[in-house]
Amino acid sequence: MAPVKVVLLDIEGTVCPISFVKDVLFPYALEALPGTLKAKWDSPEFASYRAAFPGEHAGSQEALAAHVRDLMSKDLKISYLKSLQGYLWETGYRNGELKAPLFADVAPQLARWREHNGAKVMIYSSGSVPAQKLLFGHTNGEPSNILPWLSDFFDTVNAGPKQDKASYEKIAAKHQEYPIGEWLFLSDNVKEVEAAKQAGMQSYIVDRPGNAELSGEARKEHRVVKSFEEIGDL
Ligand SMILES: CSCCC(=O)C(=O)COP(=O)(O)O
Ligand SMILES: [Mg+2]
Repeated sequence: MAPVKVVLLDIEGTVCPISFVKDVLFPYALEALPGTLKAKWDSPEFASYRAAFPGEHAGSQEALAAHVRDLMSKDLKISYLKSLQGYLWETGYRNGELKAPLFADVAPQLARWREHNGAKVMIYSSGSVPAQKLLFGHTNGEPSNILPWLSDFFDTVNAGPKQDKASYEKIAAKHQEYPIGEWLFLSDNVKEVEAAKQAGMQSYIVDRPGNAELSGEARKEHRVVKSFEEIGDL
């Protein structure tokens, strides 16, 4: 196995519980939605979010809100929805109502990988890059803002779908100083792990409390860790 020079991290189910996204972030976005649409509908600041929605859903505030509710009830990872969610969460993070509960091993291990092992840490999530930056800028740890520890951010807009091999190739190609075999991708999602491996990355499944049950086949096929501490030094 080649040494690991870049750790690429998924977010939901890997660095923080799925319940934070489903039970805290999503309800916050749905609550903020009608007021935000009313206040910002015609503002230049909101224009790009509205324009990104398909025309048939962007004609009125009611149509857009109904579409957002429908997509979120199905937890669809569509770029224009993820981008709007980030916009809706911004006030909550900035006023202290939202704080990302990172699993206890995450921040200490990221610090160790960076400072002791000289590795870069990067993020690849279905959540938009602005939403990722809000989350890592407002965690429940000390320091709360760990953005300075992160070297790059990828989402479905700048990299592509997380279950596509080509997305991992694209991410690695942006940092050609690190051969793809020296990347380690950590995710709760088996299909994402498989895509990363097909691209040539090393990749493990992260099995956190509250994640979907892993099949016996997935456990046989891939390394599964419950905590970043299990990975230890790179
Ligand atoms: C960083 S935004 C909050 C999480 C989110 O909306 C999401 O879709 C996370 O998906 P992931 O790819 O990190 O499992
Ligand atoms: Mg995930």
